[in-house]
Parts: sequence; structure tokens; C-alpha cells
Amino acid sequence: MTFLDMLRDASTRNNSMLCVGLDPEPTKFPAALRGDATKIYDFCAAIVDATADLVNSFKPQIAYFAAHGAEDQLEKLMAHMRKVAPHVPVILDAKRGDIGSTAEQYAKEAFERYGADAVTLSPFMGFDSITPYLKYEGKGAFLLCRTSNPGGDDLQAQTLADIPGQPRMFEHVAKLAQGPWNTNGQLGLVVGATRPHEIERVRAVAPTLPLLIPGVGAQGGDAVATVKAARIGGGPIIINSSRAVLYASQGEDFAAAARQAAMETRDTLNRAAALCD
Ligand SMILES: O=C(O)c1cc(=O)[nH]c(=O)n1[C@@H]1O[C@H](COP(=O)(O)O)[C@@H](O)[C@H]1O
Repeated sequence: MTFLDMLRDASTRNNSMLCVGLDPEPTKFPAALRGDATKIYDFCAAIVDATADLVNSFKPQIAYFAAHGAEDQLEKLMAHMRKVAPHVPVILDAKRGDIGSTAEQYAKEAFERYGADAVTLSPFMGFDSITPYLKYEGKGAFLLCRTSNPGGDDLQAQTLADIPGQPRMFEHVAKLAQGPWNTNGQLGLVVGATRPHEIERVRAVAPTLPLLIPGVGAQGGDAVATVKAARIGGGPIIINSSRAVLYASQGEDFAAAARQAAMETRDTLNRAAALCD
């Protein structure tokens, strides 16, 4: 099954656009686990178990594991997700970007070592930095396009005067991903929920690509406006929330609270979609 097949299947089965981001930060764990980086797997596995029937994907952020030398726990978590939620695709958030020979190693890490279904990438180094990932048939690759952070303006909002139509950099990335770079239909785009108006601009040039949209929850993105904009064109939608789900409670009830937060977010997104119908 390809990443896109899995995404469609999980979205339908769980009636969900929600991706739970797995950004484990031991200082925010409940008291029994707090500050203990050897408990990263236990914490994340509990979140996965509590939310697997509510999501269309999971997105582990590799830095939260690597910073603690916890790559073995990420491998164990990948195996756990396969076991308890085999129908839910896993997007490894790694935001890699490097020359082709090095990108081959990063692609191997994402797809062979961790067995991810999709990965996040920076397109800054150009098409040859992306192609090694596209050799993995059926795997997804999400290119950073219009990111949720304030500094996203610094480069992504710049006008490219030498390109016909003078697009902004993020519009040009979206156009390349929808068109010439998407050689096997594996590409998607990352666009922030903090900028719903610009999601509309991305959809104008990339109507059918899957969009990975972080920024609801802790970053304050507008969930309703985001869904409305992302639905234009009909491409698949993945809306990520990490901290607002993971740390809904820092008590012993953290897994139940995460489930409740995920359910509320999923339902809010679905209500927004229903309003657009
Ligand atoms: O690629 C990403 O996932 C990403 C892109 C972006 O523009 N903004 C963004 O916040 N992210 C990631 O999405 C997650 C957002 O986490 P919360 O703000 O806690 O929901 C983090 O893992 C970020 O690294």
C-alpha cells in the first residue's frame, strides 16, 4: 500500500484529518515519567494507543528523539505503531535537505531504518536534493512551503522577480511540487495553519497535492479557516497538533486527556469541513 492509499484509508476509517505529532519532551511528562528520557517510548506509546482510532496519521519529530540519544526508542515506537495501528501512516518529521549523495543516506534512514511512510524535507537545495527520496516507490515526501513560524516570511514571502508572473518563493515551491518535480506523484507540501490566507494561494497552484498543516493548537492557528482553505481543489488534508494533545494533562490521566483533546480537535475540523459543504 502506498502512503497515499494509507492516508485515504485512515482518513475514511477514522473520519479524521488529524495528525497527532509525537514531540516528546521529558520535562513535560507526567510526574511518574518526568525528566526521564528513557521513558520517551512509554510516553509516546501511551499517546498512540489512546489516539490511534482518531487520527489519519502520526508524525514523530526526529529531533525530540535524537536530542536524547533515543533513536532506539523511535525504532521501537515505529514498530509499536505498525502493530497497534497498521492502517495509520507515519510521517517522519525530519526536514532534511542536502546534496544527493547525503540525501540518499537520509532517505535510507527514514524509509529503511525507521520504515516511515512519508518524510518532511526542505526544498531549499533544489530538485536533486529531493530525488533520492522519490526512488522509494509509494513513499510520500512533504516539502516545506509556507511554514507556520514568524521567520517563514524571511525567505518564503520574497518575490522571485526573474520568474514569469513574479511568484513569491512559497508559490513557486508549490508550483514545482504540483508539476515538474512530482515525477511519481509522491510529493506533498507543508503549509502552516497560522496563515490560512496563504493556504488558499498554495491551493491555487497546487490543488491536488496532500497538504501537511501544522500550527493548530499550541501555535494558535485558526482551525476553521485552515480547513476551508485547504479543501479548495480536493487534495488530501493532514492537520497536525502536537503539544496541545500530548500535554493536555501533565497528570496521571495524560493519555485520557490526550484522547479527549484529539477527539475535540478532530470534531472541530470535521465541523469546519461540514460548514463548507
Ligand atoms: O514540518 C512540520 O511538521 C512543521 C512545519 C511548520 O511549518 N511548523 C511546524 O510547527 N512544524 C512542526 O509541527 C509541530 C507543531 O507542534 P505544535 O505547535 O506543538 O502543535 C512541530 O513538530 C513542528 O516541528
